[in-house]
Amino acid sequence: MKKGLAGVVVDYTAVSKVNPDTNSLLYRGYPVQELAAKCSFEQVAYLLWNGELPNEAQLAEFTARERAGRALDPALRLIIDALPEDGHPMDVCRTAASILGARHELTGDSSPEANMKKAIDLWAAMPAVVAFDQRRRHGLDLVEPREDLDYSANFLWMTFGEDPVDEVVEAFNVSMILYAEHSFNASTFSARVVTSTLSDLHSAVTAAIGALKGPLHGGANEAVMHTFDEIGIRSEEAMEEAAVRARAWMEDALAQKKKVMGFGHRVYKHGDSRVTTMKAALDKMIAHYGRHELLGLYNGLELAMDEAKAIKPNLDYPAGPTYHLMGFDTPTFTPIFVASRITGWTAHIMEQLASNSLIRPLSEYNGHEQRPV
Ligand SMILES: CC(=O)SCCNC(=O)CCNC(=O)[C@H](O)C(C)(C)COP(=O)(O)OP(=O)(O)OC[C@H]1O[C@@H](n2cnc3c(N)ncnc32)[C@H](O)[C@@H]1OP(=O)(O)O
Ligand SMILES: O=C([O-])CC(=O)C(=O)O
Repeated sequence: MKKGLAGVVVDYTAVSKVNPDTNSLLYRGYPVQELAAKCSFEQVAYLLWNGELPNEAQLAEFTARERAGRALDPALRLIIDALPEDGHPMDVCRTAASILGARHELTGDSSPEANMKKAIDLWAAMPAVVAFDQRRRHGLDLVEPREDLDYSANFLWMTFGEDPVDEVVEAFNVSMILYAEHSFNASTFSARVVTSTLSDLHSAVTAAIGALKGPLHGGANEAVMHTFDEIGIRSEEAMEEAAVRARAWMEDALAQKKKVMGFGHRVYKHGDSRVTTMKAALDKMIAHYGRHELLGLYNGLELAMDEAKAIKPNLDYPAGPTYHLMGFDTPTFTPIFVASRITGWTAHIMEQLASNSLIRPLSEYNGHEQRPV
């Protein structure tokens, strides 16, 4: 038996390759670091779905389709408005994916063409959901999308209602690319399990959102910020002092055998391939906003964890404080991950359908022996 399916290979995939030995991650053969440095999130989404990067004409057509699908569906808006403001934004995302599926013009059609359209439409629609939900929790109105902005810039625009600064857009774009895809992680695998029953794309994505919400998976980026808050963010504090307090917090947490979110990984045991790139984006945001005390907290926790257990940070660790600096509220962090990972999930859904076999493992029974009623 392999508890948690650790180390078990269950199928082929051509979407991405995670190699913990070389600490590399390839999307359709391209190193993710190179994609993050040279591409827009739109180019990467196209790559994940089509297997190749787009040429100029393909990219123009693709971005036009995405931009045409950005507005918040009025019927969905009414439903979001009816959800409690103190509920979790991941519940809003999950509900939105389900409603958008039920209302999609091609609902009931799971042909490759219909699924590609559904994937693009869902990806295009999600920033409006996430941005509107953050705004309504702060008593603010919906901001309409702008067709002159790319996906990342428009996401920031719809959240904050201000012209986004190029440096911030760049860091956000990097995070979207890094979060887009990671082989058979728990949420992607959930999507594939649902798809393997020949259920529909939106049902599979809804299940994936449920899996991503947990703190052992995508919910960790939110949990990282809770750790920072628990240690205490003091904006005027010197970096070194913040680091000392963070180290003490970590030593105490580990002495109590706590799991600290944002560290460790099921596949990478010597560090997550994406962290260096995301940390560079965080460093830029720390310099941009002049918040070096956050770097102190970041370094203090990382060093103390490394010394005590040699466990390295995962992508959620630098992503959490990056989103905090940009002005997202903490429960919005995992919904941002959703908007990005829709690309990877749906690429896997289409791949699963193209070569399907029902996913149904076995279990070892350890309950009562047979007994009479
Ligand atoms: C985008 C993503 O989804 S990345 C993952 C995000 N998740 C997190 O950050 C949650 C925190 N991390 C964890 O819980 C784990 O590292 C997981 C679930 C991600 C992977 O865990 P697994 O491969 O199952 O390893 P497992 O949980 O068995 O840990 C192995 C050992 O390392 C320890 N360990 C692993 N991660 C951590 C952590 N974050 N904090 C403290 N100890 C840890 C475990 O306590 C265990 O120690 P033990 O052998 O003394 O009992
Ligand atoms: O691969 C995993 O198990 C989790 C992860 O890092 C991701 O989904 O990005």
